[in-house]
Amino acid sequence: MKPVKVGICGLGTVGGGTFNVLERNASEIARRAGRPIIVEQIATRRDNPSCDTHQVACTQDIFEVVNNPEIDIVVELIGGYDTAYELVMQAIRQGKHVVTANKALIAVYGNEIFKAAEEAGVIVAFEAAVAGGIPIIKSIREGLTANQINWVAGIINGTGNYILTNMRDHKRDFTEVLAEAQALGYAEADPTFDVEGIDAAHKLTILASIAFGIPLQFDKAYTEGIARLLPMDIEQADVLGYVIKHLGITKRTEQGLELRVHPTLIPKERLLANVHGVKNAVMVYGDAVGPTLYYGAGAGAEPTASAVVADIIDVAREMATDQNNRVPYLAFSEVAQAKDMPVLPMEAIETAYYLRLHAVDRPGVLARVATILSDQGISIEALIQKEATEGELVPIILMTHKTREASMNEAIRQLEALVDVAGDVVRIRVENLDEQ
Ligand SMILES: NC(=O)C1=CN([C@@H]2O[C@H](COP(=O)(O)OP(=O)(O)OC[C@H]3O[C@@H](n4cnc5c(N)ncnc54)[C@H](O)[C@@H]3O)[C@@H](O)[C@H]2O)C=CC1
Ligand SMILES: N[C@@H](CC=O)C(=O)O
Ligand code: NA
Repeated sequence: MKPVKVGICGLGTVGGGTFNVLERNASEIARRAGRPIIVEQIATRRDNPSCDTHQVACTQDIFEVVNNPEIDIVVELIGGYDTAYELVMQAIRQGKHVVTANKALIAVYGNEIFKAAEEAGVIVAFEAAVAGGIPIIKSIREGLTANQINWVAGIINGTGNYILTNMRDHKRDFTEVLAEAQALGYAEADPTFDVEGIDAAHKLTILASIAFGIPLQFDKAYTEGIARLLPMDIEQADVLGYVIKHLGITKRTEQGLELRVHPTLIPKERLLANVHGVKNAVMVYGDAVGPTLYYGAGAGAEPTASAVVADIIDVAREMATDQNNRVPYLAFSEVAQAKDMPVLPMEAIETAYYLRLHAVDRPGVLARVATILSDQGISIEALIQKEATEGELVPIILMTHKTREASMNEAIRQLEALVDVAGDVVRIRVENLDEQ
């Protein structure tokens, strides 16, 4: 059968991994795809020393790949929004199929991109965009289609999990571990996307869309990163029987959908609490199947390439099929999407909380703190008062029962206004993930 010809745009971490996997496993891939898949052209600004590309036509101009009439599939691995958007839209207009690992692009411009792709009759595949090598898009979009999905919760940023694991287990410094994650090729070009939760919010936006059949709505995701966590929080969580993980959570409630990314205390015995390093894990709860868990490498050259190449093979298998019989890009066709399912504001969610505050060590402080919480209907589950460390200030750690975020906001406002309390009150949400 005629080979399928691929053009790779961007030969960095993922582009290099993709090229190497396509080359190394060429014969196995051809057996799976039913025909050979060959790299026809590569657009790169610089050589990738891990790739031997001397038998492939190379250019510096990504748009040469898009305009190359020989190429069937454009593989977008340059990252970012603007040029990547132009590249993908131009490829679609040229009638080429697209494979991308770019979650920022899909989360922000996906509705538009899929509409254009549908009109042009081409496939846009993006498995590598969420949780790297874990086939989570395919699992939800195809494996769980019988279910009403109740919630999805996951560790979906490898860099963040790598940092938290090293801070907890090896007491290493945040900045040093981030630099290591960058050197290993895990981090985004702008690593604030990793540490501020933006990358996880891009991925969660995509997961929510395919799980619940809603349009992509990145602007509605609540996003909080790990940069403000202190080693003390990690230690105190441990004393209380928890691990802090950076989670993306999207949940169906009677009022609407929760869509939130933030550091989270999880009981130590839960599966997600035991996912370490660059590994990701996504738990999906379907009404028929119950809880299911997907685990694997969330970043890195070949793990991510595994997903990119799987998409290329899928496109090679499907490109000759009638487009009306293809699986919808976001699991539900555009007309079947629930456009009126609201994404809830953060004030409306309910969780338990870990609070850390620093107070002056004098009589009555704890009583004043307890009164503020109880006035907001918040009950305390555990309290630790540490020894004074900074002059007269005493760190106080509190665990609360479940309460509405709006009540907690008001309690924190009043706590911070107390003369006894210095600086900001730190809050970390607590999830039991009790598999219901
Ligand atoms: N690194 C990882 O583990 C993962 C990355 N991704 C996504 O994959 C994409 C690529 O990421 P990485 O490979 O890590 O980035 P990278 O920075 O290692 O590679 C990107 C390459 O594209 C090249 N490039 C950028 N603009 C270009 C242009 N206009 N013309 C020609 N070349 C251009 C850069 O020079 C660089 O070599 C991003 O969207 C990222 O979010 C997704 C999953 C995992
Ligand atoms: N920077 C991302 C790369 C994969 O998506 C991460 O660390 O998870
Ligand atoms: Na994936």
